[in-house]
Amino acid sequence: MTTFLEQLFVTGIGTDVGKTLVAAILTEALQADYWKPVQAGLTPTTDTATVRSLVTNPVSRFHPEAYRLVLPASPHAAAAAENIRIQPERFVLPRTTNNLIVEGAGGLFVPLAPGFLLVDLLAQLQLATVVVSRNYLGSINHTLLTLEALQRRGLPIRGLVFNGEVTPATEEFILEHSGVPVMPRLRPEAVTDAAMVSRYAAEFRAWGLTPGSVGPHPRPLS
Ligand SMILES: Nc1ncnc2c1ncn2[C@@H]1O[C@H](COP(=O)(O)OP(=O)(O)OP(=O)(O)O)[C@@H](O)[C@H]1O
Ligand SMILES: C[C@H](N)[C@H](N)CCCCCC(=O)O
Ligand SMILES: [Mg+2]
Repeated sequence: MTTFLEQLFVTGIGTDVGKTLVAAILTEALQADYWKPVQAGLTPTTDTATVRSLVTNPVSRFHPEAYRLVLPASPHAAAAAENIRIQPERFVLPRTTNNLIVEGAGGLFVPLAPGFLLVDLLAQLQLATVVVSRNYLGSINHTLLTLEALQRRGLPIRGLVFNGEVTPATEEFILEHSGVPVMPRLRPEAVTDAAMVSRYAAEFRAWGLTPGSVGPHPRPLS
């Protein structure tokens, strides 16, 4: 048994599904660093600023985005609007010896540059994924498509996080069909603040995500 770093890429079944909230919870649970490689939309705030405001441990560091794009749109379009061409080689993991949470933009097939989707960035970075599935009518299909896209590419899935009202028929089908591990769920919260993040972080630590994780490495490393 050895200790290992948890370096995880938070993706989801689309935009606005709760990736930033889950990323904040994971960052707090693991006392991890946080990195958002591509931020599209700078006002009223950025995901990095949101996570920073929700995390209270003294260890986490927040790494600068590789691209900060003004337009709250698909990154390829937001970049084009500023005559910027997103270059895959500029995506290099921040140098850290800490656990690390990386947050994507939108879902897996969001375009970053011609011929380069978010899932290609994920493959390039070689991180295990956490997939956020927000509950809405249509989320079964979006979740299974997302999980299959990861599985077909051999990209390891650390866990699936359901976000929203508990819907057993939806969740049981997704878990049975995909066979992926399930992490603690998020319920609809009236207030999303640092105290809420801290409560959920304790649940994720109890699940097995701890700052000094010990055990066989959770993902195959070549
Ligand atoms: N369980 C929940 N309870 C209450 N509010 C939630 C919950 N999950 C997400 N939200 C809210 O929904 C909104 C969208 O969530 P979030 O910003 O985390 O989405 P995202 O997937 O990170 O989107 P993006 O693709 O822009 O990064 C936010 O205002 C967030 O606070
Ligand atoms: C601006 C938004 N909040 C995200 N950062 C980017 C979402 C891109 C979605 C593109 C799409 O799937 O159509
Ligand atoms: Mg986000």
